[in-house]
Amino acid sequence: MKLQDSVIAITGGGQGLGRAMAEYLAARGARLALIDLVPETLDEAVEACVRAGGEARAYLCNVAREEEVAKTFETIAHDFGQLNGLINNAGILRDGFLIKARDGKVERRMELSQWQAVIDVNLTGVFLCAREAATQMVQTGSQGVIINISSISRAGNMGQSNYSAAKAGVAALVPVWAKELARHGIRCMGIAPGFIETEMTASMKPEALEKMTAGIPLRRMGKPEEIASAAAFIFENDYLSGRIIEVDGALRL
Ligand SMILES: NC(=O)C1=CN([C@@H]2O[C@H](COP(=O)(O)OP(=O)(O)OC[C@H]3O[C@@H](n4cnc5c(N)ncnc54)[C@H](O)[C@@H]3O)[C@@H](O)[C@H]2O)C=CC1
Ligand SMILES: CC(C)c1ccc(C(=O)O)c(O)c1O
Repeated sequence: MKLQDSVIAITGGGQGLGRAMAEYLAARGARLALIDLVPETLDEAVEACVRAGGEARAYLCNVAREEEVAKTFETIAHDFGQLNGLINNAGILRDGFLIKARDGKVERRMELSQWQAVIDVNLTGVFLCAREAATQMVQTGSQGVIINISSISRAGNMGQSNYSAAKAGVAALVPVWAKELARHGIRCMGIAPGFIETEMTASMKPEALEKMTAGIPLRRMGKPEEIASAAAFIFENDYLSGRIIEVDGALRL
């Protein structure tokens, strides 16, 4: 698929990796539909895409809400007349241990609400957006690509029952959708990032950063553009489907 003039929706497009992917793809001629909860960052991301030389529109939507997602993808298809890509990127963290106990006494447990919040956004949100995007791709006669952003945590990371389960789930959906949607000209791929530089890591103390990077074989965190270039590679290579690309500096949790 050529990026030039392709219409690509990115969830969580207002900041972080979503915005980095949006700017990278905009600079290569893609037309972006940016989906997020936060109007301010969404508008800034749209402006950044336009500065990068592309076209972009903002869509306020909670990916965990079925009706909002359906409406958003209908509007995107109406506004652009086609849909060629979805990057399922929106995600949240609500870390905590399953239980914390000392001297035989359970002091803390992961709350059901803590579990459910992450499953709702990181797993159900991915399902809802993929279903609505695939519907619009078929109905507008568009060839398309769906990319699920998983994580190195899908292998099972301590303190992340909710997040690891969701990220393993979205990785498992990649071959399912690749097989089911191939007949409609839709490919599906995943990207599993390791630790990536973000605003959050930029504000960390140097000692904490050093400790974090010491365990990474390449001895540094990834850059958002390195995730964006993996996404561009997926869009442009028409024989890629059903697989996860790991962009993690060789780290295994
Ligand atoms: N930053 C990292 O090191 C890594 C990130 N990831 C994954 O990459 C993705 C992006 O991560 P970051 O850019 O670091 O996160 P971030 O927190 O900087 O950005 C996430 C964006 O998603 C939006 N969002 C959250 N809930 C939403 C909802 N219900 N509906 C619509 N938008 C929503 C937020 O408003 C925000 O703009 C996530 O799926 C994350 O799990 C995976 C591995 C490593
Ligand atoms: C534990 C993994 C590498 C990780 C780290 C940080 C974030 C984040 O800030 O969003 C993630 O989403 C992760 O998957």
